[in-house]
This record gives sequence, structure tokens and C-alpha cells, in this order.
Amino acid sequence: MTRVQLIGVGKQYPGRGKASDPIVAVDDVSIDVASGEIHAVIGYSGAGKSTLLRLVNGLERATSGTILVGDDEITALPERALRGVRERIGMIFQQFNLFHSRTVAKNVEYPLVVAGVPAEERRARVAELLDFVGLGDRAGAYVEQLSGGQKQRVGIARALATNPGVILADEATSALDPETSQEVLALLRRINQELGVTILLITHEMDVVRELAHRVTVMDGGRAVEQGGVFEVFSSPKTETTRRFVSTALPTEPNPEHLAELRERHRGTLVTLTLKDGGVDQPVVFQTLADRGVGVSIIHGGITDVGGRSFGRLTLELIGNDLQVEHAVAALGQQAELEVLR
Ligand SMILES: Nc1ncnc2c1ncn2[C@@H]1O[C@H](COP(=O)(O)OP(=O)(O)OP(=O)(O)O)[C@@H](O)[C@H]1O
Repeated sequence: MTRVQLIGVGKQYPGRGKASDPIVAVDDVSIDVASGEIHAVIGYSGAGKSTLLRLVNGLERATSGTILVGDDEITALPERALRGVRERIGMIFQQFNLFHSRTVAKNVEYPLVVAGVPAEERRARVAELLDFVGLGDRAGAYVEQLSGGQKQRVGIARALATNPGVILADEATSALDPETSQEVLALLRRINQELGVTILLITHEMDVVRELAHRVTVMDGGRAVEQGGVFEVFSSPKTETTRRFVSTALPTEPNPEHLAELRERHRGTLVTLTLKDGGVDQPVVFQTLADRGVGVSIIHGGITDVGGRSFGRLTLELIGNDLQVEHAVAALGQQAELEVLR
């Protein structure tokens, strides 16, 4: 069980020209990843995510701040000591980073060889790891014979070889098709739940955060601009960056063009209702409308899972006379977030 703490971490690179300002890749970022938590860092390209991950495993040195992985203070350790620490930090990469000329088993065995584990123990451990990731029958295959999803499972088995307390995942599913991504996400979830491994992942895919993570940090321009539980951050985004990300993973209001089309087909009053876990239930909403003699059809939106809780945004057509609809809108507005689409 490993906690990962970043306290006021910064990384600057020298500017390109002689007199140019330094490039601030990471700027005063603090993240506390509890032991056994899955924490996602999300941001657009250039936000500083990859740099942040390289600082955590000590591949690059922070220019300010403190990083702790378990009891190891990464920012204070000399390079020699970091090599030992990296056995306790597994890494997974977008492009898998496997040895193509070696077999699956040899790839998984590699970190054990580096760690000086005796041959017999290595063989047993590799077999166990390949079984765990569902590749028990592919030990002798060469990497180039595998599908992308299988390659990532080899990468995960390799990352787990030395029993790390934490896994750092760099866009682990970004190179995979949606179905294969789901399999890899399910495997990461198992690793977290069954082995208690802490996971710090970086991604630009909001669906990965929505489905896998417990907590999230949103990065923009090197800074952590928003942080919290996935449901809380998704359901009430506070910054424009987060709002833009969230709109890619949650049901939305219809955009202006779509709204115009919907109006052609639906002549009643159109409203968008936001339903959050812990708030009003759908049956209550429909009863409220029925009580006021208002008919309803759902014309856009849906309900989805966010961090294991439900979140919905439904655009409804309300059908009734003006007074009935007015009363229904007032009543619904008391129960849930409601926007009348003009
Ligand atoms: N070795 C380096 N030397 C100089 N500048 C760098 C270096 N590595 C990263 N940067 C700069 O730091 C900033 C953050 O880059 P970083 O790769 O960490 O972002 P990112 O969010 O991971 O984006 P991407 O998903 O595209 O990799 C960028 O402006 C980048 O150009």
C-alpha cells in the first residue's frame, strides 16, 4: 500500500534561445494520492502531464517541491538510490515499450532479471503474472504476434513483476480501440481492487477518468486548475477547461444546430434537466409533471455512470397548456437543476 504525494512541485526547462524565458512545464502542483486510490491527471496536450509522471519516477528532476512515493522522497534521493525505488513503481506506456524481438515471457521477466531474482523464482513469477493478465497460453509468443490489447497486458504484467505498490500509467489505453480499452481498464481496476495497488494515471480521455478513477486533477498550462472526487468535479466543473473535458464524457444539452432541428419536430416547451445521484429521482420528476397535467417526452440526453454514481442530463419536451407548463417548470426547478431552452 503506497501513498504518493506531490507538494508544490515545479519543473522548468531552459528556454530555447539564449535570452528566452525558461519553459514552465509544471507549476506548483500538489496532489495527494491516498494508498489504494486511482488518481487521474487530465489535460490537453502540453498541459504538463507527461512531465509530471517523469518527475514521480525520478526520470527527471523537479526544479522545486517535494515528491514522496511511500516513504521514499524521490526529490531528495541520488540517482543510484532511485534505481532501487523504481522496482516499487510500475510503469505502463501508451506505446507499450516492449522488446519486440523477445517473447512475452522474456519481456515480463526483464525487471526480475534487473532486480537479481533467481531463475527459478523468475519462472514461477512470470507464469503467475501471465495467468493474472489472461495470457497464460502466450508465454512463448513474440510481441509482434500480439494484438494491441495483448501487448498492453504484457506491459501490465511487466509493470507488476516486482510487486510495486504504485503503478504510473501514461495514456495506457489511448492507442487501443474502444473494446480493447475497456478490457485494459477492467484489468487496471482488478489490479487496484485485488492487489491494492495505487494507480496514478495521465490521460486526455475523459471516459477513462469517468470509468476508472476515484479522484481527478485537471491540468492546464502546467498548473492543477481543479481537483477532487470524480463525481464532484464532473457534476460541478468550476473551470472552463474542466467544462470542456466534461462535455466529452457526459450527456449534454443539444448544441444550437441540434436544438433548431429538435424545435422543428417538437413544438412543446423544451427544458434540460440535470439529475445527480443523491438528488431527485426520475419517478419524482415524472410524477411532478403528471400531477400538473403535463405530458412529457425525452428528446435528447441520457444517464451515465460517473465514478460509480449516476449522472443524467435529459432534454424534455413538455406538452400542456401555458399555465400547466409554467407551473410544472416552477415545480421542477425546485427539485433539480433545470434550464428552459429558449
Ligand atoms: N525536455 C523538454 N525540454 C523542453 N521543454 C519540454 C520538455 N519536455 C516537455 N517540455 C514542454 O513542457 C510542456 C509540457 O509538456 P508535457 O509533454 O509534459 O505535456 P503533456 O500534457 O504530457 O502533453 P502531451 O500529451 O502532448 O505529451 C510543453 O510546453 C512542452 O513543450
